[in-house]
Amino acid sequence: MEIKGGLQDTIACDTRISSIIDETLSYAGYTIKELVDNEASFEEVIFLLWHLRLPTAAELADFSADLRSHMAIDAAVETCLRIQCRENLHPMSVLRSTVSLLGVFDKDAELTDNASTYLQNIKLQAKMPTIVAAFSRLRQGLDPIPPRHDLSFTANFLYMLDGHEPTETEIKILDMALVLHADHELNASTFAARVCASTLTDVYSTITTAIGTLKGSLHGGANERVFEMLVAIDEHGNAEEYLQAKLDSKEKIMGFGHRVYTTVDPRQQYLKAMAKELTEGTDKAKWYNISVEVETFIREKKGLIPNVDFYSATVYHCLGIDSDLFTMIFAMSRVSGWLAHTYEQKNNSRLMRPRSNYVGELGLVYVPIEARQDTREVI
Ligand SMILES: CC(=O)SCCNC(=O)CCNC(=O)[C@H](O)C(C)(C)COP(=O)(O)OP(=O)(O)OC[C@H]1O[C@@H](n2cnc3c(N)ncnc32)[C@H](O)[C@@H]1OP(=O)(O)O
Ligand SMILES: O=C([O-])CC(=O)C(=O)O
Repeated sequence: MEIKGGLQDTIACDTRISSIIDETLSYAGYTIKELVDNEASFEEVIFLLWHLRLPTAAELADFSADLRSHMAIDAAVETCLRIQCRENLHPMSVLRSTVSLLGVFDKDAELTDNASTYLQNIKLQAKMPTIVAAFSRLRQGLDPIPPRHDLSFTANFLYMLDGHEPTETEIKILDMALVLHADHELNASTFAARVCASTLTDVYSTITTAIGTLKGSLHGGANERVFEMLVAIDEHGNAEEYLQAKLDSKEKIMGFGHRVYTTVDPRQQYLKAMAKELTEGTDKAKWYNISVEVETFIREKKGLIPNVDFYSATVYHCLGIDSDLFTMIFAMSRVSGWLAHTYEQKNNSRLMRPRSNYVGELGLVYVPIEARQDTREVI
């Protein structure tokens, strides 16, 4: 039996949540072009992923109100965040542990009826931006800013970051970025969440698993590294030498390549346009210009395309977000998809349990411990 590395092209489940067909990404049947061009809000898209249909105006109003009413975090969660404000602990590790703690502080975390599941989902989705913003402030020695009931999910996040009411443009750009990151078929973190959900464990466990998976540099963690690369290149004109050295040493260029897309990542085009809009004529223009230089060189040299993590780095930077928080923003959006997949998996669940191809030795003879040779190398 031929096994493709990394489960490439393996179909592992049915889903109605999202699809990638001929490099077109759709959420529950709506292409992202349809959603973005019609300015579907992130809250509307969460509803779409969870209910597999668009909400009516009244449903959206109720759903938004539900989200806003659960955005605040307990003092105990804030205390835990304070403890985690230390060097050498990655923000994604903080998010992973804090989401796990939400399950500890939720007295109904183990309930699995539909009403309890909905409430757990709302709480998880709603509290993510508050956790990210509170952590960002606490580590600067500032007090967290509580969410406001009159601001949307996206506006609240930007407001909680620095206390300034965001502009319409900032809200629109971040909202669109969140829409574009909301779901993506069976990417690694969603797959991890579905494996976890297939054991019928609680939703806090599945989301904790997914966050740990998204953190990796080959997945969501690439966006942070993209910005590190832009900083290292520093000036337009420097990219070629920097990139060639990376390629010569067989290093991966972050934000390039994709397991499913070979000609275009449809989300990237929107993010590139946003990065251009935000930087043009400003002192941040160099980040966009360097990015274009990197894209051109890597396309020509390696035939690789930029993925969703590439231009999102410049977009988040322009919104005043620290680069080590970029993957948290991704998680703040993707949790909507993880929750949809967790629900879908649990409602049609067969334990996910594949087989492995054993490639080690067999038939070894047990040697009593006193007769075993010490094979450790003396250093
Ligand atoms: C939200 C997301 O998760 S999007 C992906 C974010 N991740 C990144 O941007 C990290 C950089 N990219 C990569 O590592 C890869 O392109 C992945 C992980 C996204 C997809 O990987 P795979 O489908 O497994 O492709 P794989 O890693 O096997 O690469 C195939 C070939 O292309 C090369 N390649 C792929 N991506 C890159 C890259 N970014 N830079 C340099 N070379 C690359 C590999 O070195 C390999 O070359 P080889 O056949 O000569 O050894
Ligand atoms: O689908 C993937 O493998 C990675 C990706 O682009 C995503 O999770 O958005």
